Amino acid sequence: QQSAIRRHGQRLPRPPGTLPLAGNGIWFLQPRHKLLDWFVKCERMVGFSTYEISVPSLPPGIVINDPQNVEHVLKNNDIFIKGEFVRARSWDLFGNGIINADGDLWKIQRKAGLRFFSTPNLKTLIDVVLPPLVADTEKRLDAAAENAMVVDLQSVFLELTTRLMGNMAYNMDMPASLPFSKAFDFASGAIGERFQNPFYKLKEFLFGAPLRNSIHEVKTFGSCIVSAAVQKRKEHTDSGSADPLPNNLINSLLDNIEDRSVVADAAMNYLSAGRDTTAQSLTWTLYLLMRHPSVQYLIISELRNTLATASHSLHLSFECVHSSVLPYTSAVFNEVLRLYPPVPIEIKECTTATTFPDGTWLPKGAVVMWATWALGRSKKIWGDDADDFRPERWLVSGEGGGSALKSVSSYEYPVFNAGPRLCVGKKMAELLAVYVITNLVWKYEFEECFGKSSNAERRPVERKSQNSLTLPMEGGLPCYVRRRGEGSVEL
Ligand code: HEM
Repeated sequence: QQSAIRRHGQRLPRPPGTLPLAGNGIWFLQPRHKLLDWFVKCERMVGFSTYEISVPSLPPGIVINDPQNVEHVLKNNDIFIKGEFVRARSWDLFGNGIINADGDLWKIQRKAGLRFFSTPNLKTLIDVVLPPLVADTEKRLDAAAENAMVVDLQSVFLELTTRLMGNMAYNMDMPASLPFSKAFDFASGAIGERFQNPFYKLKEFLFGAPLRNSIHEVKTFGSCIVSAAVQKRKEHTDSGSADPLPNNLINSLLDNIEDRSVVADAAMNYLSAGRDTTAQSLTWTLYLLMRHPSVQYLIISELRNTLATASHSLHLSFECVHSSVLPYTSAVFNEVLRLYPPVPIEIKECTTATTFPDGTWLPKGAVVMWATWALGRSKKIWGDDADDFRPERWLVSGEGGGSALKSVSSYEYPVFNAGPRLCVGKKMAELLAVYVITNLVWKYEFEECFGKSSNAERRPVERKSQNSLTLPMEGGLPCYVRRRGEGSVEL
């Protein structure tokens, strides 16, 4: 198999263990968490050097680790597009939605989204929409605490973010118990597998009915969101009453896009991009906090020092949840995302032959990949303690002697992407995370109980992610919970 990919006229290195015909395909057939570890191993062997991979399920391609190369890709989104390779695999789930789209179709959905993520809307989110939802979350935790019952924090967070998106973006009550939610989780796992398994078509031909049913469920729900929004707009017009949330996402999409099927795809894409990533990042945060009780104390002491409060209740306003006010808690969230990025692998296709800053030449149609997971664990970027959870690495001295959040290049830390396709929900995710983390850590103590068959067996099990397009925790995050100061969980 002759590859045209070159650097200064020479072939690129290949990862150790590359086989003559199967190339690196064996790694892609493994569960995804093993593939992620493989990317880390390769990065530790080659550093920032670009290497070529060959996988029967992929067009010719390279893996980049050098932030300069990541910048080149993310800044040139006319050359590096989602392309047919991505679309062919995720078309039936994401359709024409923003996650799959390029060119004008992408631009118009992005514009509609940006209007939705305005500062006044984010303020409404934190000051009006979120507090009653977090209060409901607390009721669920209180009930679990009172009855000494195990509660799965991953499902608690998924409920919170699904209802939040439903409320804020679509003006709908949207519990995570709706069938679309389970259907989406299933479809996300199966579509993720299409990027790894060259035999996925055969597998789906034989056993694809559950996937087809799940996709149908998700699509039907997307159409329902649009019909409900159209109906509500008509009611407001007919009665002359004002829409309580005129700038919600679905209105913005309906104002900008004529084709209702594209609006439905866009709505489902925004919903999946927003609710899963945030719920998963909160799950990994609580997991790491349970393993690092001293970090919980530092969050609490930041709250005490900043808000000068000792009261049991905590009322954080929009103005308080910014990194300039609570840098340590923001650092905790950044550090969690460094180690557990909800979008752990990225793939782009080149529309034309191109040369990278390091001299790598790629022919048209080749793919370029990077594992945000591996960049987050790169010792070259983060130092020898890259594997350690250490929020302090994000802090510098601020004005007046306090701490401030360090700014890091988004090409070294592309957890939210960067450039023209930077995640539109980044600010929302960050504010929401600080609000939820502070509220839960202030009020509760958690003790994980995953994999413990008895109280005597207290060895913590390292948690893995499940196969998916994003990063759900396999098996959820079951734990015991107690009101802080009222029970015997020891920190
Ligand atoms: C911790 C939370 C989040 C993380 C880590 C994250 C990460 C990302 C990443 C890496 C991408 C680029 C993916 C790609 O290449 O297609 C992306 C895109 C996107 N994200 Fe997020 N995201 C988060 C939360 C959110 C939220 C809360 C929303 C909306 C409510 C959102 C909406 C989107 C949208 C619409 C895109 C597509 C942007 C475009 O292609 O122009 N994300 N996000």
